[in-house]
Amino acid sequence: MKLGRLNHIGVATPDLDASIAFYRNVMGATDVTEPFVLESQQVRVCFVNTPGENGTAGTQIELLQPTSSDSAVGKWLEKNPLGGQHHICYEVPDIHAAKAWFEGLGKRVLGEPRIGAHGTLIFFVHPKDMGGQLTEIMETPKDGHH
Ligand SMILES: CC[C@@H](C(=O)O)C(=O)SCCNC(=O)CCNC(=O)[C@H](O)C(C)(C)COP(=O)(O)OP(=O)(O)OC[C@H]1O[C@@H](n2cnc3c(N)ncnc32)[C@H](O)[C@@H]1OP(=O)(O)O
Ligand SMILES: [Co+2]
Repeated sequence: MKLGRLNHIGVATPDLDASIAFYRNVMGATDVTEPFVLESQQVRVCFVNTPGENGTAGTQIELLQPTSSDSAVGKWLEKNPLGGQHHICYEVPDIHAAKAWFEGLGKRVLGEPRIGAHGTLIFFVHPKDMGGQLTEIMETPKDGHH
């Protein structure tokens, strides 16, 4: 497998609206998407688009608020009440080949690939098998749109 584009950094928050205000007022973000709920992951999510070089799309901060305390992000916030960096997401051209790659290395792929917030298939690899870093793998959008 070859290292792909860093698509987003997942940042968990107990209060999505407060985090949006933070990125706008403290970090000077000007390009923040409308929040939406992704039921399959029990999160309310939006993206802070960071500037890229010469017109290319920069990477994104993916802001995540749990819709239930009994969820991956809800559980994580119990241990990290202020929120913060939760996962990192890289793009791959072929999600199934990538899944086989990690499984071949004996790393725990969490569940079957499912549609993520960008409308393409994603999966996660267990943080304990990844140097402590919860790692999301996402199939690159076909239209190249990030
Ligand atoms: C917006 C949609 C989508 C996208 O398109 O981008 C998303 O990003 S959704 C993001 C939220 N969904 C997920 O994170 C799904 C994958 N995560 C999981 O399946 C679970 O969170 C987990 C990784 C399996 C952990 O769940 P669980 O084992 O039930 O929780 P524990 O608290 O017992 O954790 C065990 C162990 O792992 C450590 N841990 C948990 N989460 C993280 C994390 N984000 N980063 C690093 N380490 C993490 C936790 O601290 C425990 O370690 P010890 O305390 O040392 O035992
Ligand atoms: Co993500």
